[in-house]
Amino acid sequence: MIELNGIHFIREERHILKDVNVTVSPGEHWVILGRNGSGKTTLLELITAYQFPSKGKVHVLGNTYGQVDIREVRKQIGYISQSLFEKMTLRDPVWEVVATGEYSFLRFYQEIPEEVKAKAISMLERVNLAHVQNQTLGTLSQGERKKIMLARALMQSPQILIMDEPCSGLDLYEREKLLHDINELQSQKICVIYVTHHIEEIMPMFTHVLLIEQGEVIAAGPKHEVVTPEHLYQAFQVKLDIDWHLDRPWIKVQ
Ligand SMILES: Nc1ncnc2c1ncn2[C@@H]1O[C@H](COP(=O)(O)OP(=O)(O)OP(=O)(O)O)[C@@H](O)[C@H]1O
Repeated sequence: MIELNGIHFIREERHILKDVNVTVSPGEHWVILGRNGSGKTTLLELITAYQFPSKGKVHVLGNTYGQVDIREVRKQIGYISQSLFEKMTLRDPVWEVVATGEYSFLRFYQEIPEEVKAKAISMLERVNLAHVQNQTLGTLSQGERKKIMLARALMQSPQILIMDEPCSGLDLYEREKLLHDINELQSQKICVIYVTHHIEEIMPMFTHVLLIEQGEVIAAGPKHEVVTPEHLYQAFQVKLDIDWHLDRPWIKVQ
């Protein structure tokens, strides 16, 4: 699905990513975990071709970046991030915000086909938010807004869904509800890449973890092999114990 080979990313004399190698195979769902500024978002931007490596090759869905029309590949990638949300118009009705996902538009300036509206409402039903379809985006809670972005990203039935810290700013209740919805994605044919710095957000659906610190991969592979006190100490410089409960890791700081 995704292959990063010998990736280096250098900007303004800063070596932001150093020799990153990772292969994401079909059926896997990955969490990218690391401290602030470790290079997580940069990795996502390389996968979505919003940035290009200084050295190395990026292959996504059988395409090699630099040799393909990026716009065609991007149609198969859903991307949820705070910066995308900030481009949405708060006074637009919720169903319309979701419907724009069909074409990757930010807003509609023409009539929206009935079937696209119906599809948007069915996406809202999937995240249990059909009842807010006629409210404006600005009237929703933070948790509801994040779910709207999830529904919007699913409009195009992407093969890869990338989420950059989707739970940031949510209270415990809202976070758990959103994580529940994300975990439900495991029943679909979609590869999820999830960026966070919160270890307990590694939900049961996630099979693999990539741990990064200062642009270097500390460990990458099956989650139980990567999420260990030793690796987390290398990444976060905090001594901790890990309890796996219902296939989810919970940390206790020593
Ligand atoms: N174009 C650029 N020019 C210079 N520095 C950059 C550029 N892009 C990213 N950086 C730097 O690279 C580092 C990694 O940034 P990145 O946004 O990937 O980190 P992150 O792990 O996503 O952090 P956070 O968890 O805080 O969002 C940061 O120190 C950032 O300032």
